[in-house]
Amino acid sequence: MISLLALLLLACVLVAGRGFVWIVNLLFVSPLFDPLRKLPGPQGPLFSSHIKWVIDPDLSATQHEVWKKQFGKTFRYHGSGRFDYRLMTFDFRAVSHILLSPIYEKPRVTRTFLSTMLGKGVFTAEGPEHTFQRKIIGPAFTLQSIKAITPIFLRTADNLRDRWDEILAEGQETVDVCHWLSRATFDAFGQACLDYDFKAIQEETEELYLAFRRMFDLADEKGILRILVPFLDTLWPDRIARSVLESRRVIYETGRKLIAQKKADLLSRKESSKHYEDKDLLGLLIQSNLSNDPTKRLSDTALLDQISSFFFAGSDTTALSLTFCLYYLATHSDIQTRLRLELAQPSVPNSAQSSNFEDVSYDTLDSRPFLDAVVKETLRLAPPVHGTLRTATKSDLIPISEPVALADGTIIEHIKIRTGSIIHIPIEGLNFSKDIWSDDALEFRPDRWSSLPSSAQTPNFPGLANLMTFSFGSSSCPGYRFTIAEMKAFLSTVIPHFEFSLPEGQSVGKRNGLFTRPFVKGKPGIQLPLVIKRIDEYAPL
Ligand code: HEM
Repeated sequence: MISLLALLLLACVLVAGRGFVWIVNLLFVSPLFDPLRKLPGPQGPLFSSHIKWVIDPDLSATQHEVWKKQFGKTFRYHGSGRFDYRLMTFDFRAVSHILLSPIYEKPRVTRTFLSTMLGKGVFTAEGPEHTFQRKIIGPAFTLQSIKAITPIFLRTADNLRDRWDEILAEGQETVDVCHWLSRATFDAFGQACLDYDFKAIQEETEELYLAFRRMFDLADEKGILRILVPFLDTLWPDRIARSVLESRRVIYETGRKLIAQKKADLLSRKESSKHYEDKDLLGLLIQSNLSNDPTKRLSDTALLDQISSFFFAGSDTTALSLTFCLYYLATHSDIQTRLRLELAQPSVPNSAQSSNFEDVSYDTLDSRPFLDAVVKETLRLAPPVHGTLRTATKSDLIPISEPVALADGTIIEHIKIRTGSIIHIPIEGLNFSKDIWSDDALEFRPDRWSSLPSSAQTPNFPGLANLMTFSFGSSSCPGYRFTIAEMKAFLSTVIPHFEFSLPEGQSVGKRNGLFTRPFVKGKPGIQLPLVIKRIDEYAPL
């Protein structure tokens, strides 16, 4: 009996001892050998974290500029504490190296968190699996495919315009555009990618829509402890974890029916035409699901996980961009009027060869330079993804364009990084950088797009569509053309029809969860109420 007790005691001492050694190593020993330690950066006590300063949109813009002045374009900050050095860089040479090199992956904690919600899709895959998935979905995002779905965006925008007309006719003057645009982009996404109409603009009752909505709203509420320690959700599921599981059950059940229907449809169309090729997202995923080659085959579950990942990535992001766009137009009435005037002009499609309706509607939207400038300026000034993280899977030397002086005075021309270190790519910070965009970088000025400084043009600027908003490299956003076309379709439908302004005394801020969303200062929740007035002389495209 005594010996059993002694053994138990010994086990406890050993476990506690191991834990103690682990903590001492984490807090004191390991940081001593971290090459980032010597890099310039903000200081603080052992448990001081700078995370708030780098992710809160109300603070980050100013803080980034202060640190850049103090430490240069590449520096380190404290993640969870002084023991957790993170690299932040505004140097495109370093950013390009990190985003283009296979050494750097999304951190495991990010991938695990996303996979509890979305399953195993393109967001959580890395290496050859990721390359395989990107290859399957690629054809859904070519210019030709986006042209083919542009009429869907225009039709959905018409539905939203009609619905807002009804609301105004009932006497309502202020509309939460954030909520309505989220409903509308869900509808557009459902039809463009799944050939499925959620009818969310009409009413929010559809089962699959509600399941996605609930899941994404809850993801924003998830506490940091459960993100860092994901097995807590299995051991002791809280309200959020239970609700995510329930939503995923509905998505799988309803999604399976949708897939079965689309599969039958695809097979019968294939039988009638040897050359039949389905280029919409669900069609491409199903073709892979039906492949005879096991190395190219996606299982039913993997297919549903991909769909969840795309909904997550593509629906609310575009809604938020449109929301912020209406906000900027509401607060810059001169720009709103100019855009309306451009949209009232008869359009001259770019492409002389446009032969079908899809091409014409896309080319019409694309032939409006001020519309293009307004969309891009919004995407620059309000990127829904505030920043992204990468982790080094091997030690590496990151090239930089300007030498950096270490704390001991040594000048370095490469940043040494060890396995497991976290790198923060400040998407918003790069979009706001005065050295790239000039001194008025924080102003909404669409005219800058007609004469961009050379620092914002390729080859100096590597981001997709001349923005960091969609990132670049192997994990960059495949949906950037989709978003730009959808934003143009909505703006060209609602701007000629309605005038937008900010309600008296309302002040709007940005809040960061998974995405950057608007809120009204002093009021709870995510929202952007705007006063909408009908313009009776409607100028069609
Ligand atoms: C304003 C709209 C959007 C923004 C700002 C945006 C931004 C981004 C960014 C920054 C990434 C890279 C994330 C990282 O490297 O950590 C990304 C990835 C992704 N985006 Fe978008 N996105 C938008 C719209 C869309 C749309 C419309 C779709 C699909 C229809 C889409 C699908 C994806 C997917 C699947 C990925 C993952 C790519 C990968 O890991 O290989 N996004 N997006």
